[in-house]
Amino acid sequence: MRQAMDDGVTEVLSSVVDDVGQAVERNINGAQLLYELLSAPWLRALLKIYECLLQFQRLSPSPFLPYASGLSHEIMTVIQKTHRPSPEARELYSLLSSPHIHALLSTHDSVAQWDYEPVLPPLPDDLPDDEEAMRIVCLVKNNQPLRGEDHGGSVGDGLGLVRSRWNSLRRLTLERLVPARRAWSGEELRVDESDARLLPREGQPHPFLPRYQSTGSCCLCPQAAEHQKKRLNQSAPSVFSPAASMERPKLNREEGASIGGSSDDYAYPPPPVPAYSFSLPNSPILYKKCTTGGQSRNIPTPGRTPSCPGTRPPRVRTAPSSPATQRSTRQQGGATIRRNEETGEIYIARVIHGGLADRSGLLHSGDLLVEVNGNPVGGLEPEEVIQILTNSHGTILFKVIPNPGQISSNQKPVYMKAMVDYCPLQDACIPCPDAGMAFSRGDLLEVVDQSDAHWWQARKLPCAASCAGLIPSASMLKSKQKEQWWRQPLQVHTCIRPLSMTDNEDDPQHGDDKRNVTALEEINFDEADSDITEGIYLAGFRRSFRLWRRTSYRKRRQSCTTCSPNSNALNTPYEEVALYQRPPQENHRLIILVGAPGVGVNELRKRLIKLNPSTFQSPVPHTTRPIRPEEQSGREYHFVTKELFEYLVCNHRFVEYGESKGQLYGTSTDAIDEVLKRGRMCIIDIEPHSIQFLRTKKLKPFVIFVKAPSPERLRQTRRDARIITNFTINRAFTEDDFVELEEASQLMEAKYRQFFDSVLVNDDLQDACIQLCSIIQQAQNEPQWIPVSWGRTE
Ligand SMILES: Nc1ncnc2c1ncn2[C@@H]1O[C@H](COP(=O)(O)OP(=O)(O)OP(=O)(O)O)[C@@H](O)[C@H]1O
Repeated sequence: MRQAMDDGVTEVLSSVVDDVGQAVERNINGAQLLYELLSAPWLRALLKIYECLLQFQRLSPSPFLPYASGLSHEIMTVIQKTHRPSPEARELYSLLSSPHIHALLSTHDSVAQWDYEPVLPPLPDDLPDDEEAMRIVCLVKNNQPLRGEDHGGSVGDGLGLVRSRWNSLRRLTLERLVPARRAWSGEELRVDESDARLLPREGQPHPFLPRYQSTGSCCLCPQAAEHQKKRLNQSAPSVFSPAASMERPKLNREEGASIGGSSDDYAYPPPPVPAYSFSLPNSPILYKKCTTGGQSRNIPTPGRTPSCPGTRPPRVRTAPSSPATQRSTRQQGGATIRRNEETGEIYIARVIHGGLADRSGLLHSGDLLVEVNGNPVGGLEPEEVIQILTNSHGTILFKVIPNPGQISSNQKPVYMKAMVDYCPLQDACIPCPDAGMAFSRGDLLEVVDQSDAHWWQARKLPCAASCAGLIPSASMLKSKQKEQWWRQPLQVHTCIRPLSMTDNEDDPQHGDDKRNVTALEEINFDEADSDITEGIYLAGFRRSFRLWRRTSYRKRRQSCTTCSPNSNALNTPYEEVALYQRPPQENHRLIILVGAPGVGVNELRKRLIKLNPSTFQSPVPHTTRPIRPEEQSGREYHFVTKELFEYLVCNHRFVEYGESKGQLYGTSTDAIDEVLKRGRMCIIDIEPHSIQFLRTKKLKPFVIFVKAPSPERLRQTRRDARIITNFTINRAFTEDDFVELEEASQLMEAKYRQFFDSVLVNDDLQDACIQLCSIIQQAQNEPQWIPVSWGRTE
């Protein structure tokens, strides 16, 4: 009956459509809609396909012959031997010789011959109940650095081959619903390096040989998985659990939650867990025990001094523990292990992204390590496990019980700019300093794994290394910074003084300089106060304009970012960035030049504008000084009253302002907007601490740091140059000026480099000018990294 229904399904549909058609004629409500639906051509087509499939199913097709590949080969040979094959024969030849047909016929033959090898042997009857499901992972050593799968596939690449074969084996497993894949402790396998296959040891035929012939395999039976899951839940320690024993200041609940991800009160920072890293498989093994019982114990790796910003040597150091550590590098590092102190079990703590273990796809965090090269590791100290790894040659064979709760981490990389320096060797909290990655302010980081709330994995860009390193998460780093800030000795912070003439007034040089000013120099200074090129007035070139800002850089180098635990830099240890290209219809990005006093910022800006005054322009500054006869308000300056100036200050309209000779000067944001609105590129030079104020979505500033050249070149190039020191002394550079300039340049770069988008060395003036032009062109027309918040549309 059902079959008859199935066969005549299109006929049934036709008669239903007829009936509904009659209902339509009788104007029955809804009949029209149903009629349209049932008479739709797609429905008819669908039912036709359904009928065909049913018919095909009943036919149960079987292969015509089981050796189609052989037949095809025979046909091809015959065609080849034919003297003048017909066009049809030639076409047939080209069809049969295509790799796809080869593969198809070969698969056809496998199915026809019921050739579903490898045949898995039956499971032994006497399996102990508590037998765990296991995975055997074999990583093959060779003398070349192992490469990613993209390059893989060849035997020489060992790891790629292992993984691809493992994948195919897994697929086979699913198709054939093999209930379990097991390995036993004590079983011995060796790896044939020539083709990366696992073979039984000589004289020890292994019952599971066919299964492992391809590679290590995934072993999981449902009961064992359940049992293992329970066990892991009971015993596996979390990497950072609340630890009341830590004698650290407690954070309030809100801060604690951000660190620990729970509403519990957290001891801060999270308790370190002993962790060890090993690199696989072709580098000597290395390890570091970083902490025990809350005490920091960094074991340095001699001969390997990771470049750490901050330059302070690690506080606690002990002697190297083994020669193996001396040879090690983390370049090819793969994973870290940790020991459950209660059960003595060894777990994979973390798989380093892009490392060999990660690329193999066979080891995951939370996997229980049972054996390494046939040696049971349960109960061993991590150092002993590492020693086994160190002593392994050729291949490393792991037996692991996979972590059932493992989440596949397919995270999209996030790009961040480091706003602080970090050195893992100086961090007592890092679970494994060897796996850590040092970075400096301004470095661009590709964060590839954020699954751990405390420790992320990242690579530095542009990077050659495929392997990621551990870095503290943003919340972790913030907490560290706060803790560090509170720990530092009390100091008087000069930054709380407002920027004003008082700086100049207390300057011991101030009085002397003033006394030394000659009438001639005063006149020169006034002349420099305006600049006209071919009838174009170039605002913002007055040297006095920079002079009011000029205070001894050394006096002001303590700025708020280091003086307050809540300052911006501390709040955002990482700034998420994205590539941005300015759409042609949008305003140009604001170009900011910064540099140590005397390095040539003003000179470069001046030359740039003179070169192309219709493209580049500086904002017209405001001043309270009286207007001179030849001047026009809005051209050289916006001449305003003191009251208006102060009103603008109160309304935060100035990027910078200051006082010189009793008159106020300042650059307003409105003046910047005015230039940009006219479609020009606005170039300003400011003190670096003012950059923050201008870092807005609207202006999207591009900051160029003008750097002093090498000491020799500085002295050579500035031989004939004149410097204006406080209060208009226009004279040749002295040795002291050079030294101060170099120091100031270095300090400025060290302190503010996280804000610099580009660095320009002002060596030869003409070259520097050309370079500046090209940097600006790139900034405006090519993709650049900017904070993601600047790119968001509201
Ligand atoms: N690359 C260079 N080669 C030779 N001389 C240079 C170079 N760059 C700048 N100078 C000269 O050095 C002197 C100081 O330059 P400039 O006034 O531009 O410095 P600045 O960084 O703007 O400092 P300030 O704020 O004191 O004006 C000027 O006489 C300038 O012509």
